[in-house]
Amino acid sequence: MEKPELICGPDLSLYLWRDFLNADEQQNLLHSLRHDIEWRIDKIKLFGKEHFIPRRQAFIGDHGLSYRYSKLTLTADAWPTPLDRLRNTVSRQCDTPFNCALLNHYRDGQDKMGWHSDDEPELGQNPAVASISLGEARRFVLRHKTMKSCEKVDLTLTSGSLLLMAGTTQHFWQHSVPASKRVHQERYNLTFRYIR
Ligand SMILES: O=C(O)CCC(=O)C(=O)O
Ligand SMILES: [Fe+2]
Repeated sequence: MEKPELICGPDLSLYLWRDFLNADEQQNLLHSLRHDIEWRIDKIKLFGKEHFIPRRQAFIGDHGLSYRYSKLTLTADAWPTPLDRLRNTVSRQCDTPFNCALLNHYRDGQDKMGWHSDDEPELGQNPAVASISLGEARRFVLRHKTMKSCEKVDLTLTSGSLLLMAGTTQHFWQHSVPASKRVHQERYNLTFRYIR
């Protein structure tokens, strides 16, 4: 496997493998994501008002795991075999275990994810979060939470890429997937995590 690109900044450590999955692997995973996953459109409460989240999502993991995410409690669905295999190759590449994955489906450029950190307490301090992207390329933007003078990091995550967010990244930085008028195709993203 190629060496990753390192993207560093104050309190930030990212590792990016742009061509982690070949075309066949991407096709097999897309097939599984389209056929084996029960996608949900969850509602969340923001400032007292209920909204549908602007994407579809699912949560898969080892038996019995659950995850609190934006005030929702998600119980893990079982791993479809191709995604369990992917979990293992991602674990090996990142040299860290993962027992669950949050899956996001951005149907087109209007679907998005707002600013947040993957800093739920059950992930522990300085969690490693590994992100696989499939389908249309989307921008993935990071900003420091407190150092306003610190420049944003603006990446494009292409199909088949693996991004590892490590070290203190989740503690000090937020990330987002902005909407884009130019994007008309779908994208899937899987973030592998380890819940204690
Ligand atoms: O879609 C992405 O690239 C990011 C997903 C994400 O931030 C998350 O699942 O917490
Ligand atoms: Fe995230």
